[in-house]
Amino acid sequence: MSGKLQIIKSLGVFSQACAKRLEVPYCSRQLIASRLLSTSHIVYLEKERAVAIEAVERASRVCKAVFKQLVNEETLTKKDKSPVTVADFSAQAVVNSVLEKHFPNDPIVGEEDSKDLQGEDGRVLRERVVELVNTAVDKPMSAEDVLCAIDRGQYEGGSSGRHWTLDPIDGTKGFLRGEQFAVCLALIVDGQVRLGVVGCPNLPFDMSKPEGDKGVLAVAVQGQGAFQRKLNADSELEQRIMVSNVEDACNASFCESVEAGHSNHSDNAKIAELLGISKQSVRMDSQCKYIAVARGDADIYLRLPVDSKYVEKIWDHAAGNIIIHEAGGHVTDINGEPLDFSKGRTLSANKGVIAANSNIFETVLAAVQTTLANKY
Ligand SMILES: Nc1ncnc2c1ncn2[C@@H]1O[C@H](COP(=O)(O)OS(=O)(=O)O)[C@@H](OP(=O)(O)O)[C@H]1O
Ligand SMILES: [Mg+2]
Repeated sequence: MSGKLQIIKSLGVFSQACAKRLEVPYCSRQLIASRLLSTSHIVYLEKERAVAIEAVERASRVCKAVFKQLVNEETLTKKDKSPVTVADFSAQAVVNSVLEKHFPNDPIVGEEDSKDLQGEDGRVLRERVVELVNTAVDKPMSAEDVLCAIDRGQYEGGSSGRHWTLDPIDGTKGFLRGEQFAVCLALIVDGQVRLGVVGCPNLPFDMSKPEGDKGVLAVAVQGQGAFQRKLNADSELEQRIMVSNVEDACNASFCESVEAGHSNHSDNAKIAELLGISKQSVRMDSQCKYIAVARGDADIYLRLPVDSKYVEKIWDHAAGNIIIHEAGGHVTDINGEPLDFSKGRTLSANKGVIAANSNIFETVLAAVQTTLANKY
């Protein structure tokens, strides 16, 4: 089949799939199709999108089950790190085994490895993880299968070929507090993020109704826009999400990490002052911050370095990064450079993260640079 014919066939399938899923008018689908045709890099990824959603939904269910059980047992305390460990390992095993089933040749850069589950020392934790994983997969998995699945996440990443990156529980502190956390999965091809899925089990679906339904799944494929749907719901209906259209930075709201050890709160406050922002910052754990900006709940995300040594991990940013871009926003580091996902497991070419809608991005970047002036 010629390249052109292949593209046209793909777009036909794309339109049908989109029509069912997105409920967008035909003219909008034509617009999306013409946008794809006009780019030299055709990105389709329909199967990858569906598989990534399935994997994130299964892992999110596991995390919620762990949290519920521990709250019921009243064993969850702030100092007790074990629940998050069990959920972390189990979620990574579940996502990696779903990916292996559909894309056996794709390597994975995952946050966890199976070291702590090995041998007699790891027996109790291992048994708990194996039991949990088997509640979420179709085919029974032995302890060995589970450890193997977790260790599929040891890939070193890089600039060529395709690989996935997974944070099985991003915002572990938020998870422990019963607040925001996220299961984050992205596909990177030749160093570029092409697909991102973020499951946010505790995020209100509609921020104007904070007590309403909770559980959001945000998804974006390069060139196809960003969408949200209800996490683990019967309906697969998706809504397009867009960043806010705030034009004056002084009217913006910004979000930042809850943990001052992950993002410099005092520098953030100075930048807010410089921009004339009077709204209180929204503190939120995990890549839910990217989703908040992508759907216009907040206008700016600042993650300023706390020290010169910390290097950000790709799994903490890949999925959120593409979702913001596809929602019409911008993401760079504090030097205005795009996040570079081609360097391996870390963002070694970058320092810090800034995300905002396109109207105010340059103003925010200038304020960041004035405030940090050669600090990093
Ligand atoms: N020093 C430092 N600087 C920047 N980032 C760091 C630092 N230390 C850790 N981490 C990473 O922060 C991830 C969680 O980020 P959050 O923005 O969600 O922070 S928080 O949940 O509010 O604490 C967290 O991800 P998880 O471990 O998956 O929770 C870490 O990878
Ligand atoms: Mg993380």
